[in-house]
Amino acid sequence: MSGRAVLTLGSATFAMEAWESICRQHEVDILPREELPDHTSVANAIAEIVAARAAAGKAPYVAFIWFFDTWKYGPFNENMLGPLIRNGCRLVCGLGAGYDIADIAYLTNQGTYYCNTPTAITVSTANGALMLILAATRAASQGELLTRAGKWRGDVPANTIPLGEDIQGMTLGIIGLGSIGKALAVRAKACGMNIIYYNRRRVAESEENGATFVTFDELLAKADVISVNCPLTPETRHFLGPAEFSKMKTGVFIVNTARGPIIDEEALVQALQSGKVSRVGLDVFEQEPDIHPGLLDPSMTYRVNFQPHMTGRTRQAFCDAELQLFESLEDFMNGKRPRYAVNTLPM
Ligand SMILES: O=CC(=O)O
Repeated sequence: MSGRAVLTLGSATFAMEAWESICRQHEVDILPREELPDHTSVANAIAEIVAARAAAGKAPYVAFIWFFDTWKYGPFNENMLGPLIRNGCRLVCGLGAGYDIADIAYLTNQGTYYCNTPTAITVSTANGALMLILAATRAASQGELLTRAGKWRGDVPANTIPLGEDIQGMTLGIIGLGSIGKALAVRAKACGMNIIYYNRRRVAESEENGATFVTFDELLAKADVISVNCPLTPETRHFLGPAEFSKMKTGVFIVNTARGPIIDEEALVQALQSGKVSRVGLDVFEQEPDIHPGLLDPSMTYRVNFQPHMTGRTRQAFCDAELQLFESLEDFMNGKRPRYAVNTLPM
């Protein structure tokens, strides 16, 4: 035992060997996720366990790790983490590639690292994005609904339902060529798409995977399919709004597997209603778990393809994510900068 204590919200489910090793090496206390349904209950549980530990004269927790189900618990901010941080917790690790759910500025000011699991969900999310590109272009939701209604192809006149489109030869515009965008480019290329991308900075040619760097306006004007793959930041909130939709091709397909607020959902609904946007594939929504009523309207049934923020969730991805959490913890416990820290601490 290292004699250093770690608090976790939930526990590992997939990388069990590594988890058991962590539990043998350090003192690990687990807050039971099943009994803690939301932010407030977790905040209260943290405050109680930290106070109880201090009252018992035990050394404070140096690290906090949370597993799974981010939207229920966020934000991971001072309100929730304050008692831990004030008592010397210097590492917070959260499962997931995106870290908009954590107050990074607060943690940095307090001298605490925040670590994500940056590449664990790359393959699953890129595959999920391709799945939604195919679902949107092929109007996949109608197949499911017609099958359930017992309507076979002969029962549905061809001109009453949208016909699918083949993506071969279409131009895919990827917004954000990070690891997921790059993995998507490889997959879309294999399907015969031409790939253009917009990123804050052009990425090294060797990493473009056949995608061509263009300006944002050029991407909007040229893409037949737009896939959102950038992080949510103050700059990317409502990155696609009324002005951007007006610059797109009529009949464009939109796919979002990144974060809901990057698209102004009201503007998206209007663009669907006007026919500017043909169909969408959405894994993320602006106000999760709520969905804009315009997207749920029966008139949109065949034009929307939904996933409940789960394209990143595969068994392999979760196993890798847990391993990445443990790698950061191990670095930290060995006095090194955690390898997946997203922030740099002031000296
Ligand atoms: O949305 C999922 C993630 O950020 O990992």
